[in-house]
Amino acid sequence: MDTAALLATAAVLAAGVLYWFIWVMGSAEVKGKRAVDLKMGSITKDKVQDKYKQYWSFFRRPKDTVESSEKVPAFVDTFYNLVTDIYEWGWGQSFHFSPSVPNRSHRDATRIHEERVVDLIKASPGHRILDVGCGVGGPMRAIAARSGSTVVGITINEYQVSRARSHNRKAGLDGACEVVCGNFLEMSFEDCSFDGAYSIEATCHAPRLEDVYAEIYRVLKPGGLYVSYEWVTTGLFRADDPKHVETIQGIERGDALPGLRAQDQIAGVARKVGFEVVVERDLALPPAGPWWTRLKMGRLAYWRNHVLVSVMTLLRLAPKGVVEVHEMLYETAKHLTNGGETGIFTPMHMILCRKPIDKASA
Ligand SMILES: C=C(CC[C@@H](C)[C@H]1CC[C@H]2C3=CC[C@H]4[C@H](C)[C@@H](O)CC[C@]4(C)[C@H]3CC[C@]12C)C(C)C
Ligand SMILES: C[S@@+](CC[C@H](N)C(=O)[O-])C[C@H]1O[C@@H](n2cnc3c(N)ncnc32)[C@H](O)[C@@H]1O
Repeated sequence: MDTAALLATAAVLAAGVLYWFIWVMGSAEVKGKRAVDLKMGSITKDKVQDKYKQYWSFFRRPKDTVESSEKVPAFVDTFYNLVTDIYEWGWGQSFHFSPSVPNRSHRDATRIHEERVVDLIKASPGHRILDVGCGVGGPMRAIAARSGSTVVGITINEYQVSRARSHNRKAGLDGACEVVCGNFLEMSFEDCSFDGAYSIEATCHAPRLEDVYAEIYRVLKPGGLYVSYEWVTTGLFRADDPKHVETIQGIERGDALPGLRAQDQIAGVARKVGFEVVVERDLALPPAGPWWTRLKMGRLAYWRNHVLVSVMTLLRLAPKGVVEVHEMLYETAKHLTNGGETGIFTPMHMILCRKPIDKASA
């Protein structure tokens, strides 16, 4: 074979390998997103790196100041512009954890965790249900399909609204699922306009839990049920153990959290805004299977993804800054796994609340 033929063969082979690496290996484990589709939300290509730096600068501010509390929704919005595509690409359309279920896929475990909400809040055909912090709508579609209710989701991030609407249309569920862009700390919905409500791993972004719980209480009809899966530190967390503190701060920094709350504070907040607490339970406790195994099993895939985002950036197919965001998520995955293994953190402290029926009007 002469040199030209050799070079041509090598070029074809290289192109084939690149195609396989990017389009075949690079597709999401849950179909839909590919490495070539990483857009970084509504941030223009040239601003991704700046926005990432801006995101980190939030953690240099002193905690618990009114000024930083007010800035939280905008900072959370920036975070979701940076991570939404990577989440969809590497995790799927449901942005939450689930207890692992023996002999069942991650997809099944995710659906089981979401459908539990239907039973808890007794969502039924004809009901109007609120999804507080809906992401790109994975849970909303599962819950609407399972219950026959109409689900209205709210998210602070405009890009997620467009993704969620597009997924709803593709799933043929746009008649049952509605998505609005807004702040769950001051929602535009009428008082007493929902039969039920839920939030899955979303209210942890609120600087003051009472603010979002009070809003949910306001828009629920009397007698309506609300369930939340909360991110909290457990009773095993020791504030004087530097390793514990490092893990919890790592989780806060990598997940846009203004500060994790303790498990035993949640029910008090719910009661303070007027709810009756029906039941609360950490869904991560045995017999539930560990929620963090999916993160651990993904290590090889993370390496592949790192190579992919680096290649994409080199080829200018992905904006500068994506590699840093991916690196941040990789670090976060280690802190989350550590939080799960040590038991100092749970992303699924479940609290079920009821808005009391006003005795005067009953
Ligand atoms: C509820 C929240 C988000 C929870 C999870 C959906 C996400 C938390 C950490 C994320 C990830 C970490 C590692 C990424 C990996 C390096 C990359 O290659 C592919 C995507 C990841 C697996 C990514 C996926 C989503 C998470 C598991 C918070 C924000 C309140
Ligand atoms: C980790 S995601 C979970 C999404 C969804 N519940 C799921 O499980 O797929 C958190 C969601 O909360 C939303 N969120 C955070 N703060 C918000 C706020 N102040 N107002 C509205 N949505 C908010 C984010 O935009 C995001 O959609």
